Amino acid sequence: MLLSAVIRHSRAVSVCNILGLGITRNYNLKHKMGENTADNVKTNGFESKTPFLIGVAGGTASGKSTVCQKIMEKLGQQQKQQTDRRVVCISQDSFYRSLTPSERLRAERGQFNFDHPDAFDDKKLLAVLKDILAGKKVEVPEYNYITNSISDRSHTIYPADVVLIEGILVFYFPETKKFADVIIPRGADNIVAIDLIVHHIWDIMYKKGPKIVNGCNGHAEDEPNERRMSGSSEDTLIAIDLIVQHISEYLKRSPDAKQMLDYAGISSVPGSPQRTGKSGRPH
Ligand SMILES: Nc1ncnc2c1ncn2[C@@H]1O[C@H](COP(=O)(O)OP(=O)(O)O)[C@@H](O)[C@H]1O
Ligand SMILES: O=c1ccn([C@@H]2O[C@H](COP(=O)(O)O)[C@@H](O)[C@H]2O)c(=O)[nH]1
Repeated sequence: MLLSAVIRHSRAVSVCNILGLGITRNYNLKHKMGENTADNVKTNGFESKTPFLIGVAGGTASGKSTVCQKIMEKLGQQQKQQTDRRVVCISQDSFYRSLTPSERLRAERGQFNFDHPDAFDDKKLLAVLKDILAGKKVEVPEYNYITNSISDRSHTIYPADVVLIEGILVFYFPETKKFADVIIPRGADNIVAIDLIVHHIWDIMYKKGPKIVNGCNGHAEDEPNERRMSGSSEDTLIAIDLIVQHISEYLKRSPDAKQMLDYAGISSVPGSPQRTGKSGRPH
């Protein structure tokens, strides 16, 4: 299937809500980052290491935060102190940049495009992601939607085994895109985001080879390895379960994992999880 066809296809499915999910592990993240790993500080009870990074992308109100929140809940992370969390979630929204006075005036008139990559401080986002992948404690900025500026406060994110990052353009920036492990588009209104996600699906499906692919309504007609995709709430739940299973499998290999899995009510993880799939913000 040609890329243009994929993009056309994505536009078609965008009307119907899509759920797409692809998981690939970036085994050599450290290598990719071109830097040494962490200081191995014991910050939250276990040695810091390169976390499993999961990008969750989709249009505004497509359910990104909800999916992350559910994953956090299912893994029993919501109730934990920040310092004890082994799965953490950050939002790309935290990396909106402070607007200049003239941009603010435009924003007040509804003439500023917050869905454009220029609205973000991509350098800061990349720096924070690099530190996270190096197993360091990081400070995530707090963005003020009223003043359209970064506030004085920030949120500390401690080294964790798994980091979820959700946002409309998580996969836009090439430097951040290559660290993405999962995409969960559902929702329709942001064509740019949808297209980026489809590019990402394309990469996973045809270049890297997927471990899990499950996506939009309809199917890749020209592709012999047809993969059906659907976008119902039920499928969202299936996707959440699969991600939880995948994370659980990953955590099971870490020390102290059993305690957390017991807490989350996940005592065993069946076979390979490699199949199917702003309310309260989790971050
Ligand atoms: N699968 C779903 N089915 C129906 N409504 C949903 C679903 N997922 C999320 N929502 C609702 O849609 C709204 C937007 O979800 P949210 O997770 O905040 O989206 P995002 O983080 O992508 O902006 C919320 O009111 C949320 O409760
Ligand atoms: O100052 C701002 C910054 C962003 N926005 C809008 O917020 C959404 C992001 O929402 P998600 O729920 O995280 O997808 C984005 O579409 C921006 O347009 C804003 O209104 N004001």
